[in-house]
Amino acid sequence: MTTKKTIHQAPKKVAAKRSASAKSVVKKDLAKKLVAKKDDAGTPLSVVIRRRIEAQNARFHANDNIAAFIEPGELEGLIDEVAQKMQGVLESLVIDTENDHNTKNTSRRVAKMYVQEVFNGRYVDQPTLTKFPNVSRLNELMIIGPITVRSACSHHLCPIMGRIWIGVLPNKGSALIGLSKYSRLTEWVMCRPQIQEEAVVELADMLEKKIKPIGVAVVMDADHFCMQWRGVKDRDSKMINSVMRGAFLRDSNLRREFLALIDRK
Ligand SMILES: Nc1nc2c(ncn2[C@@H]2O[C@H](COP(=O)(O)OP(=O)(O)OP(=O)(O)O)[C@@H](O)[C@H]2O)c(=O)[nH]1
Repeated sequence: MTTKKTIHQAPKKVAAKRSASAKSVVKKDLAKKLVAKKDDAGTPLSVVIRRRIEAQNARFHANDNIAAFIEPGELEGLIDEVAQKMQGVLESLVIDTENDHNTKNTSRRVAKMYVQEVFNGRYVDQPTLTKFPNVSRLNELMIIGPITVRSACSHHLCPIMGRIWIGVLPNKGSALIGLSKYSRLTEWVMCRPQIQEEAVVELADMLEKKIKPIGVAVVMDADHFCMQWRGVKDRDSKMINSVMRGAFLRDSNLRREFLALIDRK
């Protein structure tokens, strides 16, 4: 009996001890957070977020997503900070934002545009991609596009406007994702300042990881406003990238079929 009791009670005791130690870890974490919050008082929110990123040795280039380091509700604070600094930029440009009715709220408009719209792919989590099993063992070429691309170059923060076509060759082990998810994923990757060459590679990497197809192809053509609106002012010049992976790289017939079927006109 005694032995039985001991046997039955031991795991409970261990579990209780574990739960107590887990609770103390949570408490310590909470205490650390509170201390961090106290220490952070008066520190710009961007610096607080940056410290969290640096503590994890993570990268925060213009084309990186940093959503994991942003706590709920902080994007509003980030907009306030950007708006304040944008106001400084307008003042340095010697624009009378007090009396010019058109630029009165420009700093906040621009801050919202950056954080909530055109660079939003840096600050929010990846869209959920519902995956379906390839029950019918589809092994035919799928083409999605043209998907509208709105991005910006990291050099001048000028718009990049273009289109993307995605080709996928699945096999029985591949996952299928809903058609809209190609557009959602593209938008999430593109809504960041970047260079076109890196953006298409990142998109191809993600599609490979999610779908595990035997081939993936991405073609993007885009206008760069940093070349049209300013700089060389070359209105008609575009950049076209083609990323071919797996079967698209090995099989020239498949590559030709994909390129022939996308209508780039
Ligand atoms: N490779 C690449 N270059 C880009 C992209 N978007 C913009 N650029 C170029 O980035 C370059 C930045 O060049 P810099 O010489 O540092 O800047 P700049 O003096 O303003 O250059 P100009 O545009 O020639 O007036 C420019 O040539 C842009 O055309 C892109 O997606 N990929």
